[in-house]
Amino acid sequence: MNLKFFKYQGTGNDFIMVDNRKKFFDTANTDLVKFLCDRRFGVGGDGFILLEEHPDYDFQMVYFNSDGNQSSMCGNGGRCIVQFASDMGVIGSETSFLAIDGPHDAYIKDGLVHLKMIDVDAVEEGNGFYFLNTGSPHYVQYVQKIKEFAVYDEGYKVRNNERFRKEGTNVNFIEKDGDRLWVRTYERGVEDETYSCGTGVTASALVASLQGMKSPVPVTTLGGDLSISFQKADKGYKDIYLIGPAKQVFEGIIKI
Ligand SMILES: N[C@@H](CCC[C@H](N)C(=O)O)C(=O)O
Repeated sequence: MNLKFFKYQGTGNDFIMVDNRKKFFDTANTDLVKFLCDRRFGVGGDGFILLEEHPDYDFQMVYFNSDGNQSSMCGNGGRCIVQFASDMGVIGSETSFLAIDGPHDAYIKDGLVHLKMIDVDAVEEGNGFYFLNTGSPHYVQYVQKIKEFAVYDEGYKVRNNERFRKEGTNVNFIEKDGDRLWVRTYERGVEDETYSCGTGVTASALVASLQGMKSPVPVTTLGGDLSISFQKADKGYKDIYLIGPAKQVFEGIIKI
């Protein structure tokens, strides 16, 4: 069978996108998703995303990590599917769609996708780290000399330690750089550092706000710049937006 796909990237976090409104794709086929995400034998991507119909929303996002498994929310993938839906004419420049963590509002303005994230009620403060859920679980730790930091080695250790081994976590290392925040992320389900992680950047900006960074927090990742705006709520944070570019890279057909 020939599978028509589109490839998108959001600050270098890259995704294979498939229009599954006709429900032809077998979501239980882990091996197929893993093959498609393989950078040598398949198309290549940090994740795989299906756009599906939903009776109450403009569309539904179904997200898989590159290991082939469905996972929790992907912020950059969310921005990319909004751009994909707009490119396909499914939506205009505004939308409300459903993802695994619930409904998301989003809009495209001046070439940037603004994606509303779930409210964050709590930020756990551990011994030298923070832990919070922005749609996906995120460990956040301040480091020095982030550009030279061993993100894979240190991220692997945290992700596989006794606390996180079973459920897994994404692991973010952050450093303040003037007015900006640098963020590098080891991603669960990719099991490697990616160029950017939207839910991770969001978690990192909220942690940085605890040390006084004000909304909107400008963030730099290996794959480019993002911005996170938010408001403090009685408990935690609300009106959180992840803002940045999302681009179609190419479209193609792969034999499966
Ligand atoms: N790249 C993502 C995060 C995707 C989910 C993550 N790998 C997990 O399993 O938690 C993002 O942009 O948020």
